[in-house]
Amino acid sequence: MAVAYSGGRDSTALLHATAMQARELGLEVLALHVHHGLSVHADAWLLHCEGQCAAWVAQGLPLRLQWRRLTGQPAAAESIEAWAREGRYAALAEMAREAGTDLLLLAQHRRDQAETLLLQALRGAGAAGLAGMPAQQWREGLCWARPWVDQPREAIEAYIAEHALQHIEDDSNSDPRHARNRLRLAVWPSLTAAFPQAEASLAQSAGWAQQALALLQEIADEDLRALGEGQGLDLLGLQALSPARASNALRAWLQRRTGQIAPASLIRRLAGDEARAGQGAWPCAGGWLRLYRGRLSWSHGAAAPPPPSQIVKLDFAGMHAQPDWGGAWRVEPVMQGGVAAGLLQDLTLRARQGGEQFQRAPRSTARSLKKAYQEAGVPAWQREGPLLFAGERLLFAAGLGIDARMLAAPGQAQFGLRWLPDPATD
Ligand SMILES: Nc1ncnc2c1ncn2[C@@H]1O[C@H](COP(=O)(O)OP(=O)(O)OP(=O)(O)O)[C@@H](O)[C@H]1O
Repeated sequence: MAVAYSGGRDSTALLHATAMQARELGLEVLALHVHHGLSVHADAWLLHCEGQCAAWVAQGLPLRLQWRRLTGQPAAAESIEAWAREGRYAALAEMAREAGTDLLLLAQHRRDQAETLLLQALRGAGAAGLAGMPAQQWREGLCWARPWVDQPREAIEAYIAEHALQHIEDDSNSDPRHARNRLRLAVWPSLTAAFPQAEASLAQSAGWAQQALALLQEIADEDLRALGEGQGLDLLGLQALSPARASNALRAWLQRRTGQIAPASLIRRLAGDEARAGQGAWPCAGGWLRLYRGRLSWSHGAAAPPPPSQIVKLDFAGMHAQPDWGGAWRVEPVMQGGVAAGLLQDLTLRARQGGEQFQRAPRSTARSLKKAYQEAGVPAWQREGPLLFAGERLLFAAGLGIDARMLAAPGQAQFGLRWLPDPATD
């Protein structure tokens, strides 16, 4: 088993207590320290941990210290604390795995739990945030356990005093830029003066929220199974659920697919009316969420989806830029082979979805757009251009031109229409 050992008061007490127990049981404890490379004191902290562990070993405690230094630095938009936390958890997991242990103890206690709940509530968190830190949690084959999460902080202080243990004081714990420190320094003393039971009560609330969260996950599992999660999520089926249940299922689905918590605004859009059209695309968690034929899927990566459908008006001559498609329309009066001006007033522009029909010549028959492209020998990259619809009828397909069924009669006032994928060179 391993203990995450910062050298601070709490993990010093936990490491000592664990090693004392391990000695009784004939086990060895691995102390894991992460050097974040952030504080000017970080080298001194590592030295302290090494010295402390060596002293305990000399006293006959069965332990061994391993440490790792984080490399790299936070991305421009990332907070230092979030970067350090993620790096720390990754380094701890890696060291534990390398040592062949699947149990890692963390030293958070009941006050930490109460603070976490308050901080989450102040950020407007839902059940997942209000549940605080679980007493134990399996992640990727490793059990992260917080054996003291129900213990008051005073019990740890008493343990430190009883065994006269030395520990470091992290100077960043008094930096008021961190929300947790502001809470500890400015709010906690008056809160507990007015409500002496605050720590216990808040920790108890976190416990209830954990139970509520477990229930929400069970309901999401059930709903997602029914909505055919594997083949893309059936959005209409989802919208038929009660609003709370739909949003719960959607949040769970997005988190499982993307590994991230989805923003509330996205949940509202997807669970609400905006997504009823049956198609659309939204950037999400470094990839794209696509709604196609009523099913929602998420794919990783930056491949841009086609722009959403829109209304365009092409009933006068000239170049009409279409920047979201990277091209332009050229509209010009012609004697034949054009479209009646009236039809160009109110067009819907959208990407291919599959299933469209297209007729290439007046005396041929309409067939699938895919076949029409094949027959005309249009290369694949030219098939990705926009389609224009007059109502439900396909009027124009990039790479092919005007659908023969939409051509104006000779002699009628009409406009020729061309799609220029790269107008600058045309
Ligand atoms: N640099 C580190 N190396 C190894 N483990 C760490 C490190 N920092 C934190 N931990 C682990 O994560 C737990 C929570 O970290 P946090 O910084 O919130 O704790 P803390 O209240 O300052 O605890 P401590 O008094 O042990 O530093 C610690 O109790 C410890 O088990």
